Amino acid sequence: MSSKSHNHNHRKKKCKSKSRSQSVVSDQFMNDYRDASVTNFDDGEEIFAIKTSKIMGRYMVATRELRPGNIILSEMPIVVGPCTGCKVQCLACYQPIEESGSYAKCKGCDWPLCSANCAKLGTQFGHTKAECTILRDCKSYRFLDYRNFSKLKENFYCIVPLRCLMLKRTDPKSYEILMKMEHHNEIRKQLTDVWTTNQTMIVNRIISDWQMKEFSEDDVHRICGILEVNAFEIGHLGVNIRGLYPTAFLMSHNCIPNTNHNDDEDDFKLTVRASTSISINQPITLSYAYTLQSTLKRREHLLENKFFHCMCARCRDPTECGTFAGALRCPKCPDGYVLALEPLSPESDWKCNNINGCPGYKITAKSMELLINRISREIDALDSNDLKGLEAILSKYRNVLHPTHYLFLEIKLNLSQLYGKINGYLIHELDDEQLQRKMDICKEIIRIFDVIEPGFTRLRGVTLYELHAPVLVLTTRQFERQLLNKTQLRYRIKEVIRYLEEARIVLGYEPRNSPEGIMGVAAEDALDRMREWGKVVGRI
Ligand SMILES: C[S@@+](CC[C@H](N)C(=O)[O-])C[C@H]1O[C@@H](n2cnc3c(N)ncnc32)[C@H](O)[C@@H]1O
Repeated sequence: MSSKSHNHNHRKKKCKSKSRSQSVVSDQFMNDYRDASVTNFDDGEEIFAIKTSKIMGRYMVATRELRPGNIILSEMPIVVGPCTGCKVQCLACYQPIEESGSYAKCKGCDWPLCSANCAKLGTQFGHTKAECTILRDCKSYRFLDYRNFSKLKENFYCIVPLRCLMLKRTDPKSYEILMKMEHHNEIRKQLTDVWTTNQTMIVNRIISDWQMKEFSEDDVHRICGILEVNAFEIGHLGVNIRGLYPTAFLMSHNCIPNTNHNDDEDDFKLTVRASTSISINQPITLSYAYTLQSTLKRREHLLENKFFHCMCARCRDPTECGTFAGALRCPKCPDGYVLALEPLSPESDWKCNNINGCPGYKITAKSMELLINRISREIDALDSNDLKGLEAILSKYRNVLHPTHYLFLEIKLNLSQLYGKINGYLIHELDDEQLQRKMDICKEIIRIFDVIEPGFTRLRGVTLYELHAPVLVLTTRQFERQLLNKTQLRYRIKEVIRYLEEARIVLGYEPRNSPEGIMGVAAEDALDRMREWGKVVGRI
């Protein structure tokens, strides 16, 4: 499940003067926020209920009107730990460990630790005493080859499955919840690669190598399926781990989600908030797939990892709700875009949508795949900090991909943060054209986020923060050059304040030490300064 990865729209404010830049926030936001903050649900009444459908199994629906920002649930994990395929890491705090770096070995079980005094040693969601005893008693140290880190890391595949199995004895109630989770093993069994990898890396290691005979092969495979289908990606500051939660897993998937969630950096408590308004009986959803991808890619991910065919409104619409996130520009006419004829079919042909103005253009699914893969490889080969290289790709494919194609969105999201941040492009080093570029990119992507990740979301918060900076610097410069009168200046200050207010609130939901949380604090500071400036200007 993606945690980082989740309906109101922030309507555009109409511009009163041409010299004013178009705003991407509106009064709607503050109205929603005020509503959310007065409804803090401490009346003991239910916020959601669990329903069942033939297609989705259990899913969550709202039992009261929810506003953006409302907390839907907040809960501790059942289990946390390393992801499959992770690097060698501290078994207690999960910080990655380098072969050439310093590390320690646990005195009890010999497993790697960041240091002998890791603060998470002995804690519930770190390396517990019970786990240490089990790992020691089964002589797991025999398989820990510290001379070969690529072999050493394979041992970590078994840690979370083992922690789940241990619950049978240590916390039967949680074990019961866990065993009721969907595992899709009837499908997974047919996927020879996945099944065989799990058999060799996890099942055989736990049952044969570690001699834990009280567990059956079925139990272990079932836990593997449960983890794959239900675990959340969590962790902060270089720590990428996974966690199972007792209730949050019940949220169904939607490619346009209506919640946002984050996990606490100390205890991994997960908090789920409404990101949009949610009406009574409406499903409470998150996106299990990365939202900045095309329908084909999202559906492929959902089928391969969550074992269902997504049929949501975004997937069914060839334009992806007007975002054109998978569309090409038509090479045969100036105004057409090439869209899937049957968006739910990976075999579908793609055709220009300009019915009257185009002589006709069509390509097969295979050609489309080859083209997208070729461009993706070119993008992947670039350094993500290579601002010029990223701009060059945008320029090279500007007549091939729609401006908000997902490959471009990813680049533009990157550029929105690079302009103003990297050497040679620090915010005060940018010329007016570059500032304008940063502004335009931010506004373009925010308009797409409003559709695919609407409401109070990290992406929106981060991009609004990025947006405030060029508007502010341009305003200051234009004011110094006497290109703005007092009314225009006030308007611009108000605009910056609105970006910062929203960014502060949305990013304020994030853990304080996360990059987004730190940005939230910076937004708060900037907001204070802007308000001061606003007061001074008001007095001029
Ligand atoms: C994390 S579980 C959600 C809880 C699960 N429905 C249950 O009853 O335990 C994910 C599974 O729910 C089902 N599911 C979730 N969202 C769905 C959707 N939009 N369409 C179809 N199935 C969905 C799929 O079977 C998926 O593998």
